[in-house]
Amino acid sequence: MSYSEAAALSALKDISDPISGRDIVSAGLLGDLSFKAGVLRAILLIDPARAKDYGPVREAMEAALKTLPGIDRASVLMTAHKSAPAVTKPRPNASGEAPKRSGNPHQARRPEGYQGDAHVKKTIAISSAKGGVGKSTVSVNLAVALARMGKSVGLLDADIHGPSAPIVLGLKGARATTVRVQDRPLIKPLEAYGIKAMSIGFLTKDDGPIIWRGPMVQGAMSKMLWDCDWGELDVLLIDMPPGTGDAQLGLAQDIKPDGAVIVSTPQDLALADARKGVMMFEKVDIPIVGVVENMSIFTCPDCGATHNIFGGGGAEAEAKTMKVPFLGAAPLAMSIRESGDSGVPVAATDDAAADYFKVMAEKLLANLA
Ligand SMILES: Nc1ncnc2c1ncn2[C@@H]1O[C@H](COP(=O)(O)OP(=O)(O)OP(=O)(O)O)[C@@H](O)[C@H]1O
Repeated sequence: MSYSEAAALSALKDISDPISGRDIVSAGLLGDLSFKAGVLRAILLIDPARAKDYGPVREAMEAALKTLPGIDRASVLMTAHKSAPAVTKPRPNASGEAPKRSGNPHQARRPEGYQGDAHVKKTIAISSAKGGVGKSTVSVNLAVALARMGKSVGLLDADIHGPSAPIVLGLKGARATTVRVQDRPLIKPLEAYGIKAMSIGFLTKDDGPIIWRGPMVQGAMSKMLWDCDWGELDVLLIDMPPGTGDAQLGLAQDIKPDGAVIVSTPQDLALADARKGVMMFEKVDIPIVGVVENMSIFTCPDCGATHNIFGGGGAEAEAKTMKVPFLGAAPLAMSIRESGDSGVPVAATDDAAADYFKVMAEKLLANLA
């Protein structure tokens, strides 16, 4: 007999939310329901501060689901629904150095059962207020530069709707596998250029656009972050989706990285948006550990003349005004575009542009120390 989603929803409607008293489906606690090869998986969206109250709910859900026809096994994962409320603003010191945090920020926030990032020392969100400014290019090249400096590095492509890691890392078409670690199934990140990488592009079957509801995006993110076999990492870079809207703010609150890097191009408009990015992270108490100016100076390959096509130096001045650290500028260069689009990050080559990312990586490490 085959699986029926209607039957699953009906069974779950008999279970009450201990906080609101409503059934868990109407209370909006059911994040996602997926069925594959006899295994029914559900996401239970909870307030992490009330995780203990929901242990029995999870058990009741698994018990109810596994009695349904066509189900061999039912597995329910709890994941954060409401993030901690926004707290005080971070306090950059007079020299613009970012405030420091210690330990793994997810220790207390990681939902029960998720452990994949337990050995990740630092998590850094790479963000941009506008799309197309080169955030993914900077993320992947920073990751490769850090790996070339001997660091163990992970790259999580958090752009669910437009993943780019498979392309820029030359892993188009590659699919992630699952491994068992201490009796739990974890997704195994792919490896390229000395870094571990995870992207929704490694988990979906085709390259079509991904149209997911908020809770499903949240479920996918939790899985890639907390249910992935990252192993021991010095740094996990998270390539955030572009923008400063509710979705990005919610993601930042859920992930709660140790710090954020803002990527901007030098135009006035882009810089005004970058300011919004800084403010968004400040709102949720995530320190800015660096601003990067991308597509900065252009050197003509024929005559050697230099041009500031989009302006130049604006991001550094802006960082100074906002009292946040500046990591450096990457030029507008054909080699950066060509290497990214062909799946060989420029930082992995001997191209002169690789040095710009090395300098940024060194400064980032110094800011995290
Ligand atoms: N410094 C650079 N010089 C030349 N081309 C660049 C540079 N940085 C990025 N590009 C090119 O610009 C395009 C957009 O870059 P990228 O995908 O990194 O931007 P993004 O900000 O991550 O975009 P999205 O908003 O879609 O996530 C790509 O073709 C990339 O190769």
